[in-house]
Amino acid sequence: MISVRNLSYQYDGTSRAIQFQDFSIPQGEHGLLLGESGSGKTTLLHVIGGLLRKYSGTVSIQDTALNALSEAALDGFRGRHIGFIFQRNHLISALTVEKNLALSPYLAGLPPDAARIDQVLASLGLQEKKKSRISELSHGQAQRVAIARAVLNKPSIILADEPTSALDDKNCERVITLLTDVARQHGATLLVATHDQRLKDRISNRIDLTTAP
Ligand SMILES: Nc1ncnc2c1ncn2[C@@H]1O[C@H](COP(=O)(O)OP(=O)(O)OP(=O)(O)O)[C@@H](O)[C@H]1O
Repeated sequence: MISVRNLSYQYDGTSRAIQFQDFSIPQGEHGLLLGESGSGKTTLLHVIGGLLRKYSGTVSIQDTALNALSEAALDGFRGRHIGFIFQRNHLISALTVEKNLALSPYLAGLPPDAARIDQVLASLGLQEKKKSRISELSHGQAQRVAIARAVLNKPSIILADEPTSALDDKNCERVITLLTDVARQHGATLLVATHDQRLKDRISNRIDLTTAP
């Protein structure tokens, strides 16, 4: 579950804080974060994901208020509870699929789990690519690896920032189906930031930042 109350965020060196409307998404449900360019979608995802800290208001994930956590506790919380999917995949291209995935539990302070890597790769049809370097994959395959990485630690929340904007219709359809299926499979709450009109029919729960106060 994600809950946002009275949230505003001000970047250093700017004169005005960005105000966000209150909303909550119950556990296991999916939400679409809409809004014109510059309305604050990425900022909001980064606050919810614990990457930006100096905000006012309350952001809670699974009933834990993020600003009640120390920096170190937040790092651990993020690694265990939150899966991020960025527009660019942020994978390490010189490493294999397997090694990229192994970094996820390592960074979250969790024990290595080879069986879990196999399980997630199989669920995304990537088991044959386990030993391939990211640089040897197609764009779509690399994107599936990024999705695999995001769900590896069984996060309760999946945050996706413009996951489809660079894709043609066929791949857009694939990625959104994959994201919603994977989230459903894992019982995770999914929040997708986008201005991709094509997603509007796929997720009915919408948070539109354009209409924020
Ligand atoms: N590091 C930063 N320092 C100062 N201002 C920033 C910074 N990052 C973003 N902003 C400003 O904050 C506002 C919100 O930006 P943000 O990237 O969250 O919007 P967005 O809705 O995700 O936009 P887009 O759809 O174009 O990606 C914008 O006015 C932007 O210029």
